[in-house]
Amino acid sequence: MDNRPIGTNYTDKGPKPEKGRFLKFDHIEWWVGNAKMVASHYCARLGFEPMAYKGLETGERQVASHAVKQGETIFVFKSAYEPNGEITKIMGDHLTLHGDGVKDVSFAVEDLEAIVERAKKKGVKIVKDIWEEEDKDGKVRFARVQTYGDTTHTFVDRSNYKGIFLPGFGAPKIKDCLSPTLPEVGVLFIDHIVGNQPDLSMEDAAKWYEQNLMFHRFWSVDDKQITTEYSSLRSIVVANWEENIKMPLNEPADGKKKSQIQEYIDYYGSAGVQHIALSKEAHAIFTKPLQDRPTVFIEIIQRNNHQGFGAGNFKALFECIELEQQERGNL
Ligand SMILES: O=C(O)C(=O)Cc1ccc(O)cc1
Ligand SMILES: [Fe+2]
Repeated sequence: MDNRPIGTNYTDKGPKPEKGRFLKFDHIEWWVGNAKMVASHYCARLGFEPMAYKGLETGERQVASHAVKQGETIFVFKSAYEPNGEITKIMGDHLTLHGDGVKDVSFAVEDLEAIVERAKKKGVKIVKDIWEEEDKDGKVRFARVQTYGDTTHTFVDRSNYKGIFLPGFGAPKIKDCLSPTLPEVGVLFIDHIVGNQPDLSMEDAAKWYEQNLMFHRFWSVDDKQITTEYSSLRSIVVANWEENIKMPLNEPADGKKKSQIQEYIDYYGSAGVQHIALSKEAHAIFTKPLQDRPTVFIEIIQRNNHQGFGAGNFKALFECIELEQQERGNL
């Protein structure tokens, strides 16, 4: 496979932020139609294990949360309970507009105050100011901000917590009799999370991370560098100072036919998370979209002393998605 480096690597990370540190991806929150069943699917098909549960049996009346884990990667699937609840309306509207999808990407942070104070000064939309949750295993502090589309980022300070996941969560509810019998997939951690942006909004999305979270440009590629017979794309990867959190941002560039990024936007109804790449010791594998809409999917990736994004991988995936896009009548 052609894996020559392409695109632009940036060497200037800018000044190290004086205060506040992004430690790693914490977990991914998905809003879905049937959280219990989606969680079970990720266990049976993608090597996750049931991790924790919050719902009616633990005293939570409004939202069911099923957390599953593989290595360091945690996905939490949520669905609303009450037919006429306030949260049900919010989650229901989200579901109608977007289908199943990623609502929130959370980061474990150090010095939450400094990060939130800086975000406020810069004019970031604060969805929920600093709050605390507590149970017998300790205390966790959070804050939530708005990023692209309806997607949010939650900052999590879990330095004073030793429970299984988060306060209020109990033992997992789903029991998967299949998973102990399945081979280890060996997924370790989240390598990158990609956000698709409507045309001409990628640059602003990248600036949002640079200006508000003090991330820097790590790599970028333009529509002349990544192109297939039918279309092309532009992408900017932003990263935290330590470069263990990478957030590529794509935007469509139509060629002869419709870009796959545009297909995503058309079906998600706005900017949103396109794929989550999980790092493991095997070759790159891409799942198909995991719901009926051609929106979010998962990438399993191996890195051999190369932290960038290679031409071969990128183009192979790009072409593979175009074939399916054609079958859907969307190319
Ligand atoms: O290099 C990677 O990790 C990619 O994931 C490349 C990529 C990103 C977006 C696409 O629509 C197609 C391919
Ligand atoms: Fe990727």
